[in-house]
Amino acid sequence: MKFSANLGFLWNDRPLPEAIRAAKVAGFDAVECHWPYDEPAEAVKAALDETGLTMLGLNTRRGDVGAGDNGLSAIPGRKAEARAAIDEAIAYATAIGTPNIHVMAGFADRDDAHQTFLDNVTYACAQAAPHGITILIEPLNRYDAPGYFLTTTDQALAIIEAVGAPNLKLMFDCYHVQLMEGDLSHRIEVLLPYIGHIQFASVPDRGAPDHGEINYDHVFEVAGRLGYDAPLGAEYKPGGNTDDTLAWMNIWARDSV
Ligand SMILES: O=C(O)C(=O)[C@H](O)CO
Ligand SMILES: [Mg+2]
Repeated sequence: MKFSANLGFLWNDRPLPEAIRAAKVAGFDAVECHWPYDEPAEAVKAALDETGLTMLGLNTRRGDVGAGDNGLSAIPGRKAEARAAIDEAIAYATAIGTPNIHVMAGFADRDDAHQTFLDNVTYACAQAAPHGITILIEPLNRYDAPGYFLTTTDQALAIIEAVGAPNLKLMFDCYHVQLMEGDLSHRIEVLLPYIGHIQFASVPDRGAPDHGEINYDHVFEVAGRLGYDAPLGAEYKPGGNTDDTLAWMNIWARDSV
């Protein structure tokens, strides 16, 4: 299996270029991040070029985090901000060669949130397509993000089908899907044509994937058997020194599954 280090959580105690270098030393095949915007794109690009790693994905800015925002694209009345965040993400991704952008929906429960999200995701797909960028949407679980607009893979699938853009895919985060739906093997198989990226962490503590209620031996074997060969995103909270949490990489070392 190939693995991508999510630098939103792994080595997030250091500047992004240093985290990229640490991921390379640890043996990751790729990296991904959450919100890289405080770091000049040139410095990130230089670290990626130096290590030969690709930054597989980044997120749109969340909005006013201090006021509780966790994304903007499903919030009625904030279209201009949402689209500015999408434009910013596309510009940053283009500058560093990132192929995927996760458009964050935000907290919204009004009736018009669905149409707002459809409109903004449609906009994102149209703007991203000329750059060869795929837009990802990700259901988040109700415990960590209560009130988040997008919570299930069925809801995401309906949105993907309604938008109908070839560059719109599902971010399948095993951690969130397990908490909301379970049935991971079946869900991966059924949703495979729609999946743009897979992430993982233990459940329920969102730690390294070597403990908890998900058997990743099995989940990774299912993904591999179905022909999924892109790097799987390690998006877990190390709860200390990241380098001390990487024993799992030896368990599922390259080509061992
Ligand atoms: O929370 C997650 O699982 C994510 O992947 C988002 O990118 C960060 O909120
Ligand atoms: Mg995730």
